[in-house]
Amino acid sequence: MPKASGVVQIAAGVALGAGLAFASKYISKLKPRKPLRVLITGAAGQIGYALAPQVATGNMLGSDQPIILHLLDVEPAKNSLEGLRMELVDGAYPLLEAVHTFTDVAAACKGVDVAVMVGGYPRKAGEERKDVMAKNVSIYQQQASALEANASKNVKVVVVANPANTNALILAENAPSIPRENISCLTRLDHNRALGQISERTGKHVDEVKNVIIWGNHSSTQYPDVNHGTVAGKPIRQAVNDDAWLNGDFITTVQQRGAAIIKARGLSSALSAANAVCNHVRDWVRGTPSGAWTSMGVVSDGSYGVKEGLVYSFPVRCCCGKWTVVQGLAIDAASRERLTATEAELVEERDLALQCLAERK
Ligand SMILES: NC(=O)C1=CN([C@@H]2O[C@H](COP(=O)(O)OP(=O)(O)OC[C@H]3O[C@@H](n4cnc5c(N)ncnc54)[C@H](O)[C@@H]3O)[C@@H](O)[C@H]2O)C=CC1
Ligand SMILES: O=C([O-])CC(=O)C(=O)O
Repeated sequence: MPKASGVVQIAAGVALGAGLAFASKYISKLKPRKPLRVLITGAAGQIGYALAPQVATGNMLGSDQPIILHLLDVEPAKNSLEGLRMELVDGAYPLLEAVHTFTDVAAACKGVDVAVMVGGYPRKAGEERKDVMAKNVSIYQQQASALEANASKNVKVVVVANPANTNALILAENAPSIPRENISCLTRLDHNRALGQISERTGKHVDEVKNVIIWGNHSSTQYPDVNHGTVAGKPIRQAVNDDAWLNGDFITTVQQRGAAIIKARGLSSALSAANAVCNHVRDWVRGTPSGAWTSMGVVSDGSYGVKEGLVYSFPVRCCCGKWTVVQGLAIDAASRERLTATEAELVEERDLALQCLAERK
């Protein structure tokens, strides 16, 4: 090696070393992130058991975000909740600053930044999600006021328990001081199911499937729409090349996947639901990837002609902690019919929920 170039290399090495030392000194002086409080209701249940460790590992809020978990369940589930707490402590998760368990909802909601509302009763084989309506909507009516009174004023809420859209609507109506845009329900599981089906059918990695949409209710009337999606950059319809399947079995498979899992496991989906909750909150808080959208159940502002105030799943983009409905997508006649059918079911559910609540008074 010529002498001059050796000197240059040594000088560059010294400069790099000094730079790294400065950077690491600077980084260590940066203020560590303040922990965020995440509430999981129904935490002693099966989704809770799958979700809590995912939150603790950073799958929901990122690998740089410390977490304090608030786990709520009913009094009879107290021991099971304590077992989960012990396991979380034993997990020695670097991001987990503390785990608190509660059977009192007001205490559980104190200061929470993210509220994942899983508490409720799952349907059994042969039931529709609205069959658990009477039991579950009254929980959401009661828990709304506890959240409103105790959570952080910017709390982001995602309702998972079924009927998820209608529980979220009841929560929104009974917590008027929580901004409407901060209340959502989970349809990301349906969105992910649609991605999975297209990936299996085309043999392309699921990462290459983009921009499917779940419209409407998290129920068997939901509309999984592929008309604006792509696989490895190609329109889904072109990549799949089988409209009969896309307009038929694909849609019913996604609509009925929850029931198929209950039939196969004897229990409803928990692992995939927990993963979808993390995806939903992560995209909401940290933003959807550039060029992509996701599906979220949100309070309708009338976009695409959907009745205002219903909690309806739309294609949304998220940035800086806020979602916006993707506007201007062309809706053909067949899709319009499906958008309207699922909207009609949500109106029917809303009326049934209000009737159940009135009868309980
Ligand atoms: N939106 C979605 O994509 C999905 C929704 N679900 C729904 O999520 C809910 C939970 O499902 P799993 O965890 O499988 O049920 P699970 O029965 O295993 O757990 C539910 C938990 O909620 C608790 N609970 C009941 N009332 C409560 C209350 N007032 N406050 C706090 N906790 C309460 C129960 O004690 C139980 O521990 C069900 O309604 C299910 O249908 C399930 C999968 C996907
Ligand atoms: O189907 C159910 O009852 C559970 C659920 O919501 C799902 O897996 O999508």
